[in-house]
Amino acid sequence: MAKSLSVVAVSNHTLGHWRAYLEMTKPKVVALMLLTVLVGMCLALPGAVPLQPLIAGMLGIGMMAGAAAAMNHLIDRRIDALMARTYNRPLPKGKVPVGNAIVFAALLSVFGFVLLYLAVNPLTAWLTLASLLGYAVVYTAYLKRATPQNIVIGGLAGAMPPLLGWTAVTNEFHGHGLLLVIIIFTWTPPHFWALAIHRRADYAKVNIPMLPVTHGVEFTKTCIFLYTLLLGLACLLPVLVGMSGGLYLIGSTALSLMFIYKAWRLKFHETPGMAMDVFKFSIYHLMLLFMVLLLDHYV
Ligand code: HEM
Ligand SMILES: CC(C)=CCC/C(C)=C/CC/C(C)=C/COP(=O)(O)OP(=O)(O)O
Repeated sequence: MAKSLSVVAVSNHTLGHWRAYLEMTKPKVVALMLLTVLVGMCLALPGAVPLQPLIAGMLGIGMMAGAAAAMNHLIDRRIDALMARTYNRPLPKGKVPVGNAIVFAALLSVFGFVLLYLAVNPLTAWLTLASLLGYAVVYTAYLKRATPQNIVIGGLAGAMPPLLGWTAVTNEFHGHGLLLVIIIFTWTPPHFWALAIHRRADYAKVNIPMLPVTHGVEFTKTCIFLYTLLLGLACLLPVLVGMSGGLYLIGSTALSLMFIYKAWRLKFHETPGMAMDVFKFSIYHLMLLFMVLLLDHYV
């Protein structure tokens, strides 16, 4: 009896560790990124996506994005320990030793890179490495602490996945792949600043110059609203260049109008909890937008 109880305790312990490592890879963020990778792959070709770049590409890009997220946890562990939203993360809580986290992030990035280089193509491997460095080094280690435009510039790294999917199956750049990057790039500021309004006290406490801290909540709400307008225009680009059709036009216009409406309400008729409502909606917006792109491509 005592032996079986200790086996249960050991397996719970191991499971807990697995969960902590998984948490460092920001699995939900990476999952949405992988959806955009898949859409990039599907839209790049008229027919079916070949299996090898599909599987190796998703795995390799997923591993490198997860590694970038783990590096973000490592670099930010001291400020994360002080913020209400993040104090419970594996590193500040001591669930994962710093040395293990370094090895974990290094292994994930090396395996991901080698997989992409050998089983997909060098172009995708190098572009994914540039995105990893853009997020982990340029954004996290520098921009985040340097300027309120941190997430606008740093957002480019997070916006890259559809282009990575595109190059994984074609081995070349294409303007249409870039349009998908532009969409995520203009989506990022309303996505993040809505959360930053809600969590501004956290950022002020650790001296991170997020827009609501440096320029105030009203200015941030105006920027969110303007970016939703810009995003609405960006979402029309696939139709204007003939990449997507009527189904996409209807779906994306409905999503854009809802986002603009919510940002308008946040600016001019705010009720309690509305900033978080805009943040949560942004995630559904991007997910549905990319699903509609896919549906439109095949229908
Ligand atoms: C520089 C760009 C970005 C910044 C600064 C940013 C920031 C954030 C933050 C602070 C959170 C809250 C996480 C939490 O609750 O602990 C979050 C959540 C999320 N973000 Fe972003 N984000 C960015 C780009 C992206 C991109 C490109 C995607 C997907 C394509 C994405 C997808 C998500 C998802 C799915 C969540 C919810 C995660 C969860 O519930 O665990 N984000 N983001
Ligand atoms: C290879 C590749 C595609 C790389 C992209 C990597 C990646 C996971 C980007 C996610 C963007 C993101 C969640 C930023 C939040 O960081 P934050 O530090 O502002 O937020 P936090 O306080 O929640 O950590």
